[in-house]
Amino acid sequence: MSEIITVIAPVNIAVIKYWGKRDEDLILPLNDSVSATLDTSIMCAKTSVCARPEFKEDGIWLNGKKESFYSPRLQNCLREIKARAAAEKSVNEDFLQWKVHVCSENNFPTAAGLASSAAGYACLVTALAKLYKVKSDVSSIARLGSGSACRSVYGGFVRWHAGTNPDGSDSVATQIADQAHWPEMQALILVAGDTKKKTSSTVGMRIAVETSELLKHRIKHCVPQRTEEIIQAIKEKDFPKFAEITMKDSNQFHAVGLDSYPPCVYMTDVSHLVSYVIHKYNEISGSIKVAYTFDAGPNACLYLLEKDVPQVISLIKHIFPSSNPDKFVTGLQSKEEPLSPVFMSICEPQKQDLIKYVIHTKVGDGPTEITDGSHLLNEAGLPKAE
Ligand SMILES: Nc1ncnc2c1ncn2[C@@H]1O[C@H](COP(=O)(O)OP(=O)(O)OP(=O)(O)O)[C@@H](O)[C@H]1O
Ligand SMILES: C[C@@](O)(CCOP(=O)(O)OP(=O)(O)O)CC(=O)O
Repeated sequence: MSEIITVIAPVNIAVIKYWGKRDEDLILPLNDSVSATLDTSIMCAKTSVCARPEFKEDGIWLNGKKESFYSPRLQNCLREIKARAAAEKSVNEDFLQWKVHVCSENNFPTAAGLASSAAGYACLVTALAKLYKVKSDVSSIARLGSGSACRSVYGGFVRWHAGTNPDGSDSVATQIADQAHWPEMQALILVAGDTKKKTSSTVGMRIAVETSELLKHRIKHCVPQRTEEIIQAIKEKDFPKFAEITMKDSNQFHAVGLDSYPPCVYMTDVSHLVSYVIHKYNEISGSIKVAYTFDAGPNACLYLLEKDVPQVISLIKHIFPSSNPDKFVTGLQSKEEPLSPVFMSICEPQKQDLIKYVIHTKVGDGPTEITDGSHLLNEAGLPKAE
């Protein structure tokens, strides 16, 4: 009988976006990307795994529902972890034959553009690596689940190297700086919609690769320089530079969406209003204090320094009134401060609930094993909730 392993893993939000694959099966990207990993105490995936000789088949329960294990992405992750364990001779042959049970939960909406697949696959692969006692870097295995998941294998600021090898062996994530390097860096996720998106990232990028001229230009002439510059800005803790590159890269990624044929539109009027407000706020402040970035959905992720959070929360609350003001900001304890008239004049208050809620979080660590026994599987290896 094997023990139950439980791991929690973070989401990450890219500041240099991954958009476009050179190999769809191996999930190999056309460009490097850079992200910050966000604190697991606020948003995380939690996954328990175990392997037993009596299990008839591999099984996965996701957010309380049994799902099929026969998705190519899940199969690839499990197969590669086992292959690594066999190569490292970390467990015996019998153990590798046993079937596995996986139970996972996200403490935030799944498939809503909040990077659930990144946290989910990083969590699964880290838990399996611990189960099979794999010691080497598993970012290239998490990548097989969802590209952006490879960056959630590390904390702090992370780079995913596109790599050039056809087998993907050099398409791995590395840490640029750990979570303690820039402790003032925080994030506000403005949730404008948390329902499933119209075009998945996988399909959106396929259309972009097939049709967008701008994507070719971006990959060749923009991303390489931006990647070096933002890494430098992170190392030097140069917030204005970090923020400017972050916003430009998000804008270019969404421009690629529009340049795709048919176009992929992820930002909404609310997203564009957020971007307008942040530019005005920075202009009035006399320096860049906040960066926005948008993934394949309408939600904004604002990166900003801790000292500026109270004013920015007041600004968001002023422009985007909520019908449930007490529960509007979740996550870290946040203060507010009175908003001066000059900031109030940026934009009139909008109709209620255009922003549904805000998640206040910060840069955090990578995946961690949970040792307090709070597994999602019971002694029999079945979901506790069942
Ligand atoms: N905890 C988890 N464990 C395993 N797989 C997960 C987990 N959470 C999400 N997934 C997988 O990821 C899929 C959702 O990925 P999708 O890319 O559609 O959404 P997202 O990650 O929230 O959005 P985005 O990638 O645009 O930020 C789920 O359908 C599921 O297959
Ligand atoms: C816009 C993005 O969030 C795209 C993420 O795409 P996914 O990693 O979800 O795509 P697949 O590899 O097809 O699973 C940008 C980013 O995170 O870099």
